Amino acid sequence: MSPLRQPRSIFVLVLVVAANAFSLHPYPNRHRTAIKSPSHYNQHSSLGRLLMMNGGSGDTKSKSTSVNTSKLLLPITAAVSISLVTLAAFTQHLPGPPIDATAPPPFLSTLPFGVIFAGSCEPYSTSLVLRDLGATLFSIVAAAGFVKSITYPAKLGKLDPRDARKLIHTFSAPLFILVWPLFSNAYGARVFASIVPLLNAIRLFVAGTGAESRNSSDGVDSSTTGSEVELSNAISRSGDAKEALQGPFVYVMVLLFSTFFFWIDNPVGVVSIATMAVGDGLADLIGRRFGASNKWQFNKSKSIAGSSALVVGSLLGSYGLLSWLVWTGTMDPLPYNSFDLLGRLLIIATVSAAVELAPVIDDNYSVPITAGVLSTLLLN
Ligand SMILES: Nc1ccn([C@@H]2O[C@H](COP(=O)(O)OP(=O)(O)OP(=O)(O)O)[C@@H](O)[C@H]2O)c(=O)n1
Ligand SMILES: C/C(=C\CO)CCC[C@H](C)CCC[C@H](C)CCCC(C)C
Repeated sequence: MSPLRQPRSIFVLVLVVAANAFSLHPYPNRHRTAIKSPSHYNQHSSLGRLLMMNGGSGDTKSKSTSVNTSKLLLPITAAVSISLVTLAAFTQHLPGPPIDATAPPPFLSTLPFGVIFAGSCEPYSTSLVLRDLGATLFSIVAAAGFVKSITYPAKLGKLDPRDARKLIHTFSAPLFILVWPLFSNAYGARVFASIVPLLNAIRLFVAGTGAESRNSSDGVDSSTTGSEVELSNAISRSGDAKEALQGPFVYVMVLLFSTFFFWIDNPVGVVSIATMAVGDGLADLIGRRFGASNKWQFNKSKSIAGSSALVVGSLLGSYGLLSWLVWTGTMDPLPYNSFDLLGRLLIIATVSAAVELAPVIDDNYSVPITAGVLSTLLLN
């Protein structure tokens, strides 16, 4: 692998993002308001879904045209991303496995501050490309299936929407890391894996901007009743679909960033993801159930039960996921014994829990950033 070729890997990802952004651009931001509460789901169980109300006033014909096109948005962007990355790997524009396993990842050489690092790689063989393509397709389907397994009971009124949101929050990122061993040891595998959060970011964009139609109750087009509508209902607290563009969007962007830049080369990504997903998710799920009587004095909306769940969830999530990656041979063992590692992870989890209590900072940013900075200091 010539060092000259390495920046092309970044170039390919930029192309993919640009292609996605281009195809998203034409859609208007049609706001919707959903009446949201568990009882609301029940009230409308005869319809079998939530009512969604369109704030826009466009005519039915233009809505139908937009809706029909928007149905294609996700498949088209998926096809473009997957094809481009696969083509890049086949044509050796993505790096294959390292020749010297101890060499720093060549991706570092593509960063402005990492010019001095340059790894050498074997070609990205056909079997490795097919393996990474298969792992990507499997992860995309598994992600859709997992999200559906939670949004569907929420839609039927069998699951509290707040719990639905937090269950997706707690489990989707760890499940994603659990499938990382399916990917090859090619350096370019991270680009394939990054497609999974990228497509979910687009899905949230579609859900949050209303690019996919509401259900048929508004008389638009019953064939367009969308999983994105179901998704935005399940993950928004207030019922405003635009909430998909807030916490959930940040969540998948953290996943995208960590996958692309840290992947299996650096535990920082795994620890940040586990703290954001398992820790912060359990803080809500446990805190709302067991925290009513033990609120913090200085922040009455958070509890000792919730913060304890964040510490325990982050600690066990980080340790469990790192152990899984090491055990499967996906990640190199860390240079610490279990006791030492648990001690370091405990510090990261405790400080992250303290930062989560800050009332002014959005925990979707503050928790993974804190965990990322601390694990850079303590685990490298
Ligand atoms: N340390 C914590 C964190 C959360 N909670 C519980 O979880 C609820 C939601 O907390 P939080 O995640 O901060 O709420 P939001 O920021 O609104 O939700 P999100 O993170 O999903 O945006 C709180 O009201 C509280 O009942 C808690 O008890 N202790
Ligand atoms: C509701 C969320 C956060 C709120 O704080 C998280 C939204 C998550 C996305 C809708 C789905 C993310 C899927 C993952 C990128 C991939 C999971 C793959 C796995 C194999 C199931």
